Amino acid sequence: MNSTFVRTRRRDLVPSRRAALLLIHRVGIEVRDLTEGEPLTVGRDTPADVCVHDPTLSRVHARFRLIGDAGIEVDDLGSTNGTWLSGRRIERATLAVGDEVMLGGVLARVRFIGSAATGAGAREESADLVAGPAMTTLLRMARQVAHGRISVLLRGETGTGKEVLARYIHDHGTARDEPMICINCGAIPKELVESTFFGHERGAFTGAHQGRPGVFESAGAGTILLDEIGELPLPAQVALLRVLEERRVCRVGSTREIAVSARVIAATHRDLQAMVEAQTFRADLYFRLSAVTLDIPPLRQRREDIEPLARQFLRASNLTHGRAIEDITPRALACLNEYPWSGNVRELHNVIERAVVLAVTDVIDVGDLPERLVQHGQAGEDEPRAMPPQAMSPQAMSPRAMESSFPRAPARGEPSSVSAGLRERVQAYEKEVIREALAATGGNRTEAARRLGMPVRTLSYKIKAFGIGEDG
Ligand SMILES: Nc1ncnc2c1ncn2[C@@H]1O[C@H](COP(=O)(O)OP(=O)(O)OP(=O)(O)O)[C@@H](O)[C@H]1O
Repeated sequence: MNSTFVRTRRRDLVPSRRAALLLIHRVGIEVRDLTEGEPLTVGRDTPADVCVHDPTLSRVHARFRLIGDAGIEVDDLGSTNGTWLSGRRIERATLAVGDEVMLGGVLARVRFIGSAATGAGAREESADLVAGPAMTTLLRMARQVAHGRISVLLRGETGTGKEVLARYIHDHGTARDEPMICINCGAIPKELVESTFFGHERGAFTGAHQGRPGVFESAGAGTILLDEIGELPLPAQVALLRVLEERRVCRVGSTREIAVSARVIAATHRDLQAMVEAQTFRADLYFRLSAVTLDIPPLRQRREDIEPLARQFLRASNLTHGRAIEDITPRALACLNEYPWSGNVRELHNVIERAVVLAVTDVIDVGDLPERLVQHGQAGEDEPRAMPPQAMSPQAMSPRAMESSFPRAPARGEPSSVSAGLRERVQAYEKEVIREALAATGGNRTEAARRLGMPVRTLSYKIKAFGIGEDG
């Protein structure tokens, strides 16, 4: 398997409206521009416009079309494993900003990125970033470095927004109309690192049935985000350093040198300096990558961002799940503000999305939040807390309780109850979130469980119970 990539098409540089399509797959992330009048097909192989070599995709799986202000239309093209929106298999749907669909096991997310014709100022407004004082300073520095080609190292805990910031730098640079390719270095099998970076010729190794470009070739003059750079094995570090110094690659199985010009942004949650001292990360590569270093503070150190982020995720989740939740109660906000957020912005996003699905009134209250948050909050000190029912606190559930919460067919004549509908919605949502975490971590259950904040045992149980992997 190779993490590859794309037949790059040149695009109209002055479209009336643009959006980005993010494809999150086992080995990395593809980001492609969507412009009006230029549908983009996604699949496992040619003739799809974007090829992601994931076995859960059909050859030409789905088509995305930007239809102006109406959103983005997605059509399933008769795929085997289906196109899924909010847990439902769809043939055609119109997506709004922030919506996510599953193409087999590949997560596709859409984002408007403004009009190229209106320039960088308009981009800034349209970017879906929330910026408090700490982020404002960081974004100012990001804009300063965006115009050059200098390497940038982004440091921050998991889920603080390193990829979002990398995208921001790319979008504000002169190469913003070129591709941006994100690679999770921790998810590339060791033996495929070189062919992923540099490509390979047909027959270069067993299974190389056709030649493929690597990310350095595919990115052109664009940007490569090397996420989790600290996970790169030492031999791959040597190869990467060579490319950064010589700006040339040779595909595996070839001696022909190809000039490359992509800008590299590296990201890590690790202390690379300590790794250099421990000789697990090469000092020369570290200095090459960290010409400019930007540190993203954890969410617990920029609490002023919590409320605006929560409100942004509320709006996005309403669109994704077809709900109309209007607000967050002060008691629930107090819980959000108190919580230590070890999972950072991603955890906050998941909490709000879950609450939007669960809320039974048109506001999010403490009862819609996971129990771990309620315990930290000050809410309910004067009155009894509205605790979430056991069935809605999946992380706290025992396997037996989980078993009993899985859908069962209603007995003959039994009216379908509101709670059954709610349970199914919760489970569809849970399944989607688990699949997303697995896709984002290349199927690594330990890492996925950590990101979801649940024990690996619970995650494994849920994967089995939901049949994840069996249904594509
Ligand atoms: N400033 C922000 N404004 C809006 N959303 C944000 C912001 N920062 C992060 N997010 C959201 O938080 C989630 C995690 O962000 P992202 O993937 O960029 O984090 P990361 O640091 O790259 O994570 P990892 O370490 O796991 O690779 C995403 O849903 C992203 O959209």
